Amino acid sequence: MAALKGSEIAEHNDAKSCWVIVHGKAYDVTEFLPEHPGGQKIILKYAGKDCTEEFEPIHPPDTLDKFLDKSKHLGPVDMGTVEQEVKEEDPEEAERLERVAQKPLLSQCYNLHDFEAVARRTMKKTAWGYYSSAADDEITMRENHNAYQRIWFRPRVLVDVENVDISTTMLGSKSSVPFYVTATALGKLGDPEGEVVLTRAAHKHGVIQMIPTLASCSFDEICDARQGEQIQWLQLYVNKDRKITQRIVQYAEERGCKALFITVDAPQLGRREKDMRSKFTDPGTNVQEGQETDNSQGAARAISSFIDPSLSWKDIPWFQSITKMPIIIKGVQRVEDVIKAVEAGCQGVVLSNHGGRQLEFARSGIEILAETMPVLRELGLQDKIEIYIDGGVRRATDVLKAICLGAKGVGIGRPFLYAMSAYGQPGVERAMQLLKDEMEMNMRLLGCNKIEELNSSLLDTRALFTHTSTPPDQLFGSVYEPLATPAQRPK
Ligand SMILES: Cc1cc2c(cc1C)[n+](S(=O)(=O)[O-])c1c(=O)[nH]c(=O)nc-1n2C[C@H](O)[C@H](O)[C@H](O)COP(=O)(O)O
Repeated sequence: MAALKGSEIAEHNDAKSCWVIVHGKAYDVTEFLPEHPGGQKIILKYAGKDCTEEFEPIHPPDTLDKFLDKSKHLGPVDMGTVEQEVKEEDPEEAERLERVAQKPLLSQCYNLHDFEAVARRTMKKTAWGYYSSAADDEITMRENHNAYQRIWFRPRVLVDVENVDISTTMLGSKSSVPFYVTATALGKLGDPEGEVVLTRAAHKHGVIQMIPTLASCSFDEICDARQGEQIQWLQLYVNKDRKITQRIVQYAEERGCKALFITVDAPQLGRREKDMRSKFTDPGTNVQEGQETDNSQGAARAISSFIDPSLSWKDIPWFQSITKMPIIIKGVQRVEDVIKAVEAGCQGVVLSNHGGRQLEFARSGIEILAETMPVLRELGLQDKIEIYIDGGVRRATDVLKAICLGAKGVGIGRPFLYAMSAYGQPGVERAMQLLKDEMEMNMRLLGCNKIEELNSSLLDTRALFTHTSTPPDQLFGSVYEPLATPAQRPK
């Protein structure tokens, strides 16, 4: 088949006939337009043109093969005949590339915060907006980290701590550390290779990886990047179409995933204004409901309209009927639901508020953990379920506090994304190594040799439940005009 010319593609540039180019091939997406979860307008913006750059970070490479009928695959394009968009000089992009060129050496990153600082200065605005944003005033996101600072240690001394072992097991799998790479979507916003960068670094450090439903890489790419006995879990957003969900779950089990984490705190994705501001997509029509929704809600809204808000506890038996993988409920935020998860026969929960990206003023994972464990012990249920937490973990002391309070393991999201975005795979490996070094040192200073020795007697949590200071309400503080002096007060 002779290659199509750019001029032929360019003639199909509206809703009546819409052809696009992706990776040097042409596709007729006219009939697909109303089904696109991200709305029609973002596709029409590229009608008749090459949309590879926009397509890449959001869609796994097998998307078109999976979701566009073969008859709409028009074949190769002679890219020499395609009029390339003349990118006018973008001063902002030039400045960003300057900052990339001047970024600190990787060896000058000493903790997870350093990666965030570099990522903030060097990432594209859209990518930073998506990774860093949280819901509303981002107070829960800051509380996630602040809550750890209301917990103090009661270390033991004169304990022989020459040999320290920070390894553990999670859901029956060995792990070199009691933390894992949690599910975070759209890895290619941070690195052109996307989630497989996290896979390779996780393998190097014996860290378990949770594969996100909304990965930029295809599921197979991430599984194929797994090496040796490396452990991967699947994070699932449940699709309104249960046949699609069943196919995803059973294929994940076939590909060797060792656990299924069902995300339940996002019946609708939160309102993340930094992400919205970066205008990830043009306003479009939300085809799922057939109504006009403002798709300039950023990446989050553009990629999540398939999620089923009707999901409920009554669906758990169905999941147990379609898979043998342990089932963990991710996004539990009160002890009553932990007990429901035990009663439903789930193997675990993640106490999490989605990194503050969902319900603003949800409590931190660590505070929910401190509420949960005493109740489970009172009911004799503490060994019936594995408790994980995530959110705001930036130091090994955070991990140790969680384990002392009864968590089996801790999920870490943004820090590994920032390390990847700033320094690629070497960045993620250094972030993991820094955490391991901190773990070992702090175990020694706590007077413990092994993870099993960590317990709540090593902590003073009296302040944890008293929210004496809410994290600063930055937006309000920066826009509200406090009447500074009596003279300025209205008479
Ligand atoms: C930072 C981040 C988090 C996301 C995330 C994407 C990003 C960029 N996405 S999201 O697009 O839907 O919001 C997911 C996701 O795909 N599925 C999920 O279960 N949690 C998602 N989470 C939440 C994540 O699994 C952890 O709960 C959260 O990141 C933990 O907080 P830290 O980032 O502070 O470690």
